[in-house]
Amino acid sequence: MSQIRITKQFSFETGHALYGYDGKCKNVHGHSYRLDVTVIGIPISDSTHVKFGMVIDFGDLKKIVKEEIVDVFDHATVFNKNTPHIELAKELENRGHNVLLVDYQPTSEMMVIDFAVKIKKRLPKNIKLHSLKLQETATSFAEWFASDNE
Ligand SMILES: Nc1nc2c(c(=O)[nH]1)N=C([C@H](O)[C@H](O)COP(=O)(O)OP(=O)(O)OP(=O)(O)O)CN2
Ligand SMILES: [Zn+2]
Repeated sequence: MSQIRITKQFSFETGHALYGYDGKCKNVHGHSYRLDVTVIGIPISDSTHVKFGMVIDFGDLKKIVKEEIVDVFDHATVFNKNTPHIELAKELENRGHNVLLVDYQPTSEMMVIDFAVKIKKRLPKNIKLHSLKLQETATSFAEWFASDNE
């Protein structure tokens, strides 16, 4: 049976600021992120199986990505906790804002690495994460490929 890639698309609104960056993105601002999650596997060949013909039910993939990424990042503001932005983050948190502290600079590159780790942990053994594409603006995106990271 053939190996097949399937992709599910997600979107979420997230704020961030790049501490120490030499451009306008050092300011707190936000993006309508779009995330494409591609997994690879062999479609289930057992005709009595409820998921017959599927690599993974799109609904099951959606649940994993929603719980790990979308529900966590949507309408949150992400700060690198290893920078002085921690003070701003604490102030916002104390005022009831949804703040997410990460241990990396929240660029699209670093976010997509974080997402790959989180999604891989949740996938069934027979399904491999093939790639992720994180679109930050209409013209800017970062991609993670399993084949680049083996
Ligand atoms: N390699 C990276 N460069 C930049 C990142 C990033 O995550 N990785 N992020 C930013 C800013 O957060 C923001 O995304 C601005 O990006 P940019 O594409 O420069 O946005 P513009 O609106 O200026 O893009 P145009 O479509 O060209 O107007 C900065 N760099
Ligand atoms: Zn940005």
